[in-house]
Amino acid sequence: MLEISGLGHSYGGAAPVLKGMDLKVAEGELVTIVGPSGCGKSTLLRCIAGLIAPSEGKVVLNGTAIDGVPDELAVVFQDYSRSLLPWLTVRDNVALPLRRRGANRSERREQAAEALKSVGLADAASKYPWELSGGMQQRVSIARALAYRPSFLLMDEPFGSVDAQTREDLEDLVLQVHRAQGMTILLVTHDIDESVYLGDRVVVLARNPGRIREQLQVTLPATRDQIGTRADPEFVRLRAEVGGLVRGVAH
Ligand SMILES: Nc1ncnc2c1ncn2[C@@H]1O[C@H](COP(=O)(O)OP(=O)(O)OP(=O)(O)O)[C@@H](O)[C@H]1O
Repeated sequence: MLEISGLGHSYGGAAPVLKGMDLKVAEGELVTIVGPSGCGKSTLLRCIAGLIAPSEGKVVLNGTAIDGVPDELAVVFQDYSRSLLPWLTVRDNVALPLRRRGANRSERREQAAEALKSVGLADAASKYPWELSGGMQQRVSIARALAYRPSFLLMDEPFGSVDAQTREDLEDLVLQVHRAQGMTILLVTHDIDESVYLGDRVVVLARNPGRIREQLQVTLPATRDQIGTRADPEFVRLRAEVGGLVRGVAH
């Protein structure tokens, strides 16, 4: 469980980027965060990932205040081309963080193979990242996070750099692994439809300073599909509501 309380941050004494933010994410929940450009989404994720120390407030993960990169956390970034190491095979990229878990060589290989299978890339294990399409590289990033078996997965605009069809496939992959493994996921997106399609709950941020504007429970059935769910009147209603909130229009 993640508990953020009174979180505020300003870079080098400038005007605050985040202010007075309180947020809880329950175990096994998939929460999406959406907001206008510059509202502090990436800053918030950096605070949760222990990459920066917030100027105010605290972030507690599973009962422990975060003051460095927590062991039980994995992050998937938007820029897959910079997050995979080009001189390592797909298998070795996926297995690399498992050293931190103290896994031996055969355990690392076995867990990497299993994670690659779960993202449909069992056959690509011996290839290098640059031999794969962008969507496949992002699958490798997701497999690397899954192999690590984090209790908490942070995703920062993970599908921002792939084409629309691949994006839908990857969204469904996240829902599938979330269901299968039950891990807690916090996913940041620019995309209003995506925030509703994926979320159990959508957190809408406002900017200047970055803060929580509204939180909406998504009452759609847990099993979603790209065509049926997007046509569901509840989806259409929520999308309009989130869209209005992101643009600062009251609904
Ligand atoms: N390292 C930094 N040093 C100084 N200011 C920063 C730094 N990182 C972000 N900022 C500022 O903080 C504000 C919020 O940035 P942040 O990247 O957290 O927002 P965001 O919501 O993720 O934006 P976007 O959606 O455009 O990616 C912006 O005004 C940005 O210029």
